[in-house]
Amino acid sequence: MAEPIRVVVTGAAGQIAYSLLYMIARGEVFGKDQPIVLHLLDIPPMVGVLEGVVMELADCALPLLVEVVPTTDPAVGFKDVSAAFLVGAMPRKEGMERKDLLSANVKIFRTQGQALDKFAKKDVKVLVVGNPANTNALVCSSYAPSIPRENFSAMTRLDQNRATSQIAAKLGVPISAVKNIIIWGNHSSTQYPDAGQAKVTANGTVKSVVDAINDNGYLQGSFVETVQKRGAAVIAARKMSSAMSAAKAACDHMHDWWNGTAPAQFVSMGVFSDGSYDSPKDVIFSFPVEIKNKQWKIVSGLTLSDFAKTKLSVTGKELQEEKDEALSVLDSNVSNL
Ligand SMILES: NC(=O)C1=CN([C@@H]2O[C@H](COP(=O)(O)OP(=O)(O)OC[C@H]3O[C@@H](n4cnc5c(N)ncnc54)[C@H](O)[C@@H]3O)[C@@H](O)[C@H]2O)C=CC1
Ligand SMILES: O=C([O-])CC(=O)C(=O)O
Repeated sequence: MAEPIRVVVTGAAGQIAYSLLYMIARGEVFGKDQPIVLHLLDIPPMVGVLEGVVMELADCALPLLVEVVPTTDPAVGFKDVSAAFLVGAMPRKEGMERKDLLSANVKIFRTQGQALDKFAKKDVKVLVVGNPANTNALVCSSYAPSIPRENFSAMTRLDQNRATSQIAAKLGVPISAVKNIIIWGNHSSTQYPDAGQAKVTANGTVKSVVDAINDNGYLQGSFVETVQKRGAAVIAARKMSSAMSAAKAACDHMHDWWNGTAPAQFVSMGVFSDGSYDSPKDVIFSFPVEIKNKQWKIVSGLTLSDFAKTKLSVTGKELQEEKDEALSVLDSNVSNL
């Protein structure tokens, strides 16, 4: 058996964490041979709930879970962690956009960036789930200058999973038959879910999704809108935001970062933009990435339609605006934000 690794989940008493902790502790992210010490970080009013979560994790009797460290102290929560799932933040309610959470949540990510900088391993992989996820990841990285900025990412995997599921249902094929759907830009209602590069395998033949669906009206219309607004649809139905599917997506994201992507396949992650595809530089923008040896690389050379280019420009503009707003909420003397 390998040496245990330390993994922190923030917002550990919340609803996403309730599904996520179990999946991590079962070995679904880091592997079935990787023992884990789980750090559970939440805030003081949630200590009682956290105790209940600790009891349930013990009662799951999971062989890979060697220790659980519940805490409200970021110094303890982030100490020596190799992976961080930053979930803890306020969720939106019906009628809100995710960016409405910016002023409440952005300060959490400043504190956690500082704590990661001081206490985490320098090669820690950080996944920001708490909304607005892209801008929170940007803020978090800016306050952790000793950790490479490539180690910070924001979750758009839930959008990718939603989009893949929509296309598979439309074509009447299993989810596993659809690959390479892309989410571009912000995890918000301006994101661009793009089936333009996607492939489907049916009856042993690989085809482009565009040809298989043969309905541009759908691919540029209700497909895009359904995925953009899926989070709001879940809130309208459940009166709470997505949790089970968000936890599954967080596992998928970290799993692929840790283990790599299959040849000729890519996944979408919010990562630091280098200006690829005319996106604004130095915001956290969701791109298609390939991953090897725990390093992601933006897939280059894809041909985008004029429709796609317009969509990328809209979501990029929103990310630039969110960055400016974050700056006005935080100390404006952060040099690298
Ligand atoms: N990127 C994505 O695809 C998705 C993001 N989200 C976002 O994830 C976040 C969490 O959602 P839920 O688990 O449903 O919310 P929740 O309200 O059930 O749980 C949030 C937890 O975070 C804790 N928390 C608050 N401030 C904290 C801090 N400074 N340090 C540690 N913990 C803290 C709270 O006490 C609470 O236990 C929300 O911002 C939500 O909008 C949700 C679904 C998908
Ligand atoms: O919509 C929300 O507020 C929660 C979320 O990010 C999602 O479900 O994609």
